[in-house]
Amino acid sequence: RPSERFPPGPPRLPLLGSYPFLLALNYHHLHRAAARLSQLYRSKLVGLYLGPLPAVLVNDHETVRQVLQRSEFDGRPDLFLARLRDERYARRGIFFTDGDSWREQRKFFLKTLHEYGFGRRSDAVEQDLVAGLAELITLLKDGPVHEHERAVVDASTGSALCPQVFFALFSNVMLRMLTATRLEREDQAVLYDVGHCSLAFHRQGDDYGLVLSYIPWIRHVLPGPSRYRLLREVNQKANGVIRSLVEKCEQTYSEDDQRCFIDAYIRELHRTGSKATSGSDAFAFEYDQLIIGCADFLVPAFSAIPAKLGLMLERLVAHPAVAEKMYTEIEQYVGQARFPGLDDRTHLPYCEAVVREALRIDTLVPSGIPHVATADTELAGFQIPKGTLIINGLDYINHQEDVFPEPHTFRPERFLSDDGKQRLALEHDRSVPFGAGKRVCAGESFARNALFLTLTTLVQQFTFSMEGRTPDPEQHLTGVIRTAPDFRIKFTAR
Ligand code: HEM
Repeated sequence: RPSERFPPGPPRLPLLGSYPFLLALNYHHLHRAAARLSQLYRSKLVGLYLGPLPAVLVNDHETVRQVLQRSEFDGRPDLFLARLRDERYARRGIFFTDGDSWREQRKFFLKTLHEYGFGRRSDAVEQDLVAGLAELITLLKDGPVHEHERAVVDASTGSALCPQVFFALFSNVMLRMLTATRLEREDQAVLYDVGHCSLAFHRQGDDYGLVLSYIPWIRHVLPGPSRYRLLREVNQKANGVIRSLVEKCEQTYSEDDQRCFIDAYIRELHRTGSKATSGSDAFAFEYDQLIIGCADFLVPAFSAIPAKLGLMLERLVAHPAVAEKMYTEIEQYVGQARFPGLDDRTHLPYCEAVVREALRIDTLVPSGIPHVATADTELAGFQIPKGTLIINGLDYINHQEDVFPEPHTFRPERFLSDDGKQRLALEHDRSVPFGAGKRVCAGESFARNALFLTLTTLVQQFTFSMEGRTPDPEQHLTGVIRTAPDFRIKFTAR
């Protein structure tokens, strides 16, 4: 044990630590293996080793909330899965870095993106989303026109491949903020290409960073089975596209006309003495950081929101009465003459409750993104040495029975007031789909707004049925995020 009062857990084997026990308990879903270990050791906290690193799995609502709020748990482990995203295998970006570099870069990214509408109520961003939705509806109603559209929408049946059909919708909005450019339908092939890469990264990684993160040299021996080859390839492809976007901005850059986020970062590069990379883990403003930082915001827009939307549609197919109740509410307040907008949100409490319940029940990031203790400390009566990985069981706590009665039942009403007035009762929503505290998801508001607008607009316009299989949460895939296996959904115009 790394300390005297370390949480109980399975033994440690050479090289892989306790990883084989997790894989043996549930090879495909490590968060479920973690839940099983909590049961076996009768402890909310389980202590083990991932490769050479001590780790604690936290399966308790109250304790996870503490972890997320306490600054000594704000660190991130140094995972090879994160390093392989960078050309030179450096730790870059926001997701997987920590310390002063992470603080400085997260602040700059969020503050500057905010100016272009990210993370707040912004008419420009809402208009972009609505424009994308109008395109999507035309594509679904009138059929595909371009080759990349034909790959996701079947012209004869009108059914669409999910989540791929949403690859262009949110990424295009992010693209406008990052580069001041929005791509028209005929030019969107590149968005579908990068979408496939992002989804592959999210599906092929695993909750804890893969064995590859703990014994990185395995890539030299088993580049295929360790998933190194594929993950490296998809990241290089996505980074190549981001690099070309940055180059385009550089070619037309003017100090006096800051059109977008990348312009603002280029100005900062000039101000601080423009480096390609410092080659060190304590970095500041540099070109390579711009690339991976942009990837941190584009990749979730490409695949996390589409994946979540796929899971939501799957739930609505399984619960047609919920979709009909949403439709009635939309019909009463918005009608058919216009799309729902963000101003309607307070008047559509049932729709908002559906979004919240869907975020809870199919927790998108089942084990969160690992944190690390940056000092020796205590948690729930256990000793946690500096450097210990902390894995927050977000899926576990979003199904904790004493917090969410009948946790596996899809029941949006749990987030409405008990007085029968159909009022949203935010105090009932104790779910944690986006994390919390200083490490809270940087895209939470953007994702919540985008999901609300998309889901309500789709319900207003279509009814849904699934082709070829029935919705089954048991078949979900767990990678870095949860996804439903690809499925075809038929959108029938109302
Ligand atoms: C439904 C969609 C999404 C869900 C459920 C989600 C959830 C999460 C979670 C659980 C974390 C880890 C929090 C932690 O470390 O404790 C995270 C981190 C993050 N998310 Fe999201 N996310 C979503 C969409 C997005 C989008 C659209 C963006 C950007 C456009 C984004 C950007 C980020 C970033 C940059 C971080 C790292 C924050 C940091 O480490 O400082 N996410 N997200």
